[in-house]
Amino acid sequence: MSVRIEGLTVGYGRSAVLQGVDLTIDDGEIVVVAGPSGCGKSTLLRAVAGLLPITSGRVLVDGEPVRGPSRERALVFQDDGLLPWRTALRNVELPLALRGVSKVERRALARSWLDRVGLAAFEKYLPRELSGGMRQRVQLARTLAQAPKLVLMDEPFGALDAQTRAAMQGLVVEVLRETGTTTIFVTHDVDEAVLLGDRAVVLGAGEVDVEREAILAAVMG
Ligand SMILES: Nc1ncnc2c1ncn2[C@@H]1O[C@H](COP(=O)(O)OP(=O)(O)OP(=O)(O)O)[C@@H](O)[C@H]1O
Repeated sequence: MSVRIEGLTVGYGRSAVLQGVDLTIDDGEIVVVAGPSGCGKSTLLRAVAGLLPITSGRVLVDGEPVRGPSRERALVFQDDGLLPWRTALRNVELPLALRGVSKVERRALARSWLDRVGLAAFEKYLPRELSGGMRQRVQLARTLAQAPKLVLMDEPFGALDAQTRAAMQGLVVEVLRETGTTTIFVTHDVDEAVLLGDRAVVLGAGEVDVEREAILAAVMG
C-alpha cells in the first residue's frame, strides 16, 4: 500500500502542528519518522489513520484520499490495549471475531500468529500474567492477524527495557519485511530509527527526508 502526503497541514485550534508536510512512501517500505517531542509525529500518524480532520493538503493511500479510519490501516501504540479478562489467544481473536471470521478460522489464525511471535506456549495466559514485552508481542500478533496493508506504529516499544526492545525490533523488522507490509514507525530512539527503517524522515524544522546517518544528529539535537 503506498502513501502520498501532499502539503499536509493539521492544527489543533489555532496553532498548526504540521505545516505543508510532503512525504511519499512506497508499497512495502518501512519509513521511520523521528523528530523532537511535540513536533507532530503522532499527529501525522493519526492523520494517515484517518482519525483527525485535516486543515489543508491531502493524504492519499493507494491513490485514494483518506476519509476516515479503515481496517487496512492499523495503529499500534505503546499501550498494548489488551483486554485484561481475555487470554492472549482470545485477545488476538477478538478483532477477527468482530469482523465475522468463523471460530475455527480465527482460532487457527490467532494461534499461528502467537506462534510467529514466540508465544505459542502462552495462549491461555491473561495479560497480567505476561511481561511487558510479551504483551507487546500479543499486540503485534493481534495487529498482523488482521492482515493490515499499512501499519502505523507510534513508539510501540517506548516502555520496554533495552533488551526486550531490541528483541522486539528484530521481530518486527523480520515480520514486516516477510509480509511486505508498508509501515510508518514513529520513534525517539536513535538506534531504533537506524535499525528499523529503509528511510528516515525528520519532522520539525521544515520536514526533510534524510539518509540514515543524518537522523542521528536530528534525533539527538
Ligand atoms: N488533541 C490535542 N489537542 C490540542 N493539542 C494537541 C492535541 N494533540 C497534540 N497536541 C499538540 O500538538 C503538538 C504535536 O503533538 P504530537 O503528539 O503530534 O507530537 P509528537 O511529535 O508525537 O510528540 P512526542 O514525541 O512527545 O510524542 C504538541 O504541541 C501537542 O501539545
